[in-house]
Amino acid sequence: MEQSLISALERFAEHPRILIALDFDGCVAELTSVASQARPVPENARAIETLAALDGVELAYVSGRSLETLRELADPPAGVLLIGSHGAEKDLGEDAPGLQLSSTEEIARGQIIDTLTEVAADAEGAWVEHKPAGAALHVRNVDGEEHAEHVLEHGRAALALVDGAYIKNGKKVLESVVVLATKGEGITELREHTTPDAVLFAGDDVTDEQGFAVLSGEDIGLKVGEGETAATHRIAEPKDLAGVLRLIADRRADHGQEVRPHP
Ligand SMILES: O=P(O)(O)OC[C@H]1O[C@H](O[C@H]2O[C@H](CO)[C@@H](O)[C@H](O)[C@H]2O)[C@H](O)[C@@H](O)[C@@H]1O
Repeated sequence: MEQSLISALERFAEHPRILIALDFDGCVAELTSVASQARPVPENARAIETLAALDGVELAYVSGRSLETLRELADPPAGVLLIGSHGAEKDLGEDAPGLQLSSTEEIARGQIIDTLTEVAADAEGAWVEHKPAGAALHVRNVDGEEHAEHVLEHGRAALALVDGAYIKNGKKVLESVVVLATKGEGITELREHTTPDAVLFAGDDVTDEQGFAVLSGEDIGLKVGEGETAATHRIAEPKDLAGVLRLIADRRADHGQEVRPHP
């Protein structure tokens, strides 16, 4: 780990109240060709369990996954806050209505699913994930980079004809949603809800950049992997996240932060 990251984490860990917000795919979990098989890297899961039991630490997942899928795949410890569907769904531990689409949005969602399903039918290996606010066209299993990119282009062109369909680009995926929300809005809401002294957000993908964009001051943005980023720091791959999380936990233990029992 780079010294500049170690120093930033040491300062971060000393704040009385911190919020650690984590993207799921490509950050806590390795990317896989079968999306339903993604699971936290075991060392990450253990570090998350440890942090979730510490006083003054709020943990959150901020993911493009639906809340339902996120709960199933990430299996977060009790008390971890959840932002799903890139900010359109939330579970902040309070009774709140789930995502409600208007009838116009329901119609647009149906059109998105039909449109992307037609595109996928023409491309071997492509498949469509149905999501609460839209759908995602996956091309990770399409042979050839160029062919996969062509399928995504086809999807973008077809979606241009659907009223109320917003586009989000990701890794080997094209998502279309009827509710325009961002991870930045999700992190801002988490910040208002938990009132931390500083926030760490880690993520690997294009949509995570909107999360990095709302960080400032003592916050830490942590990009996982390669690519342009507005994040202040970087680690190479998901398994490196465990070291980051453990460093924060160890540092807080050194400073005598109390550990509270699991609820
Ligand atoms: O915000 P995230 O938690 O990173 O979720 C983003 C999307 O992740 C999933 O797709 C990505 O991961 C899959 C499993 O590793 C991979 O097969 C796919 O190519 C990636 O794009 C998920 O399926 C999407 O719904 C999420 O929006």
